[in-house]
Amino acid sequence: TQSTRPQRILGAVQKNATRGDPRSVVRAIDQYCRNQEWAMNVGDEKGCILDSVVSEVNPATVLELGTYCGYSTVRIASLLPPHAKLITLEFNPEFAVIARQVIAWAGLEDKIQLVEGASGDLIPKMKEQFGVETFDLVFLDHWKDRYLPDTKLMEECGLLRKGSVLLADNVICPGTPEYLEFVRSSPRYESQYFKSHLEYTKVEDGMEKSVFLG
Ligand SMILES: Cc1ncnc2c1ncn2[C@@H]1O[C@H](/C=C/CNC(=O)c2cc(-c3ccc(F)cc3)cc(O)c2O)[C@@H](O)[C@H]1O
Ligand SMILES: [Mg+2]
Repeated sequence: TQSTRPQRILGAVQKNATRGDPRSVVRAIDQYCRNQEWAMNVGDEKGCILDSVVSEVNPATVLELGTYCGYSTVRIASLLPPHAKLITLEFNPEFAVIARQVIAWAGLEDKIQLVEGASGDLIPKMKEQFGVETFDLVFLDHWKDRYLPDTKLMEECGLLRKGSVLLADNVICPGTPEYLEFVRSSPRYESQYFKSHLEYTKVEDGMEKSVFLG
């Protein structure tokens, strides 16, 4: 039977990356997706912007919306301080199965909690079910039309504090026009655009970093 793209990405990790070495997992996925078949990971170029924001924020609590195969999950978690926690939400069970194995190969199970379900359903349960107060950093990389509703939902649920940082992938390609308009015009956010390229291509894309002002 035919394998799926996520299964082939996992195969590339198991073949080319060293168990317990998160950066080798990141490198193996980037090499596979650049040389064999494209996939919607944030990738190596935008990944460097992600790394710099994670290092600057040095978050104790991170929320990722949209796990896919776990590339950015592993990339972020590899930079977190010892007791920091990353919660990642994924509603496709097939992708979740692959991501759990990628996370395990990287040896980051203790830092990462992958929760299966839709962000709109899970965000309201964050405090009671996962013991989260607020998130220091949120990485948005799921369905592009969910960025804005989920941001409003996080505000309503008191999951953002003064200084919480939202980092959004794909604000140009595929694009998130409503979200971009909101965070750039709202007095409650201080936004900054990081120009880059769509993963593994020369197409323009970028990430928007928005600090919640409370
Ligand atoms: C509400 C909800 N709750 C939970 N999980 C959710 C969820 N909504 C989606 N998910 C999950 O997250 C991932 C989906 C990511 C969507 N990302 C993109 O569509 C994407 C597309 C491109 C792209 C660019 C140019 C092209 F020509 C083609 C594709 C690049 C990207 O970087 C993308 O991120 C996927 O794993 C999905 O199951
Ligand atoms: Mg993306």
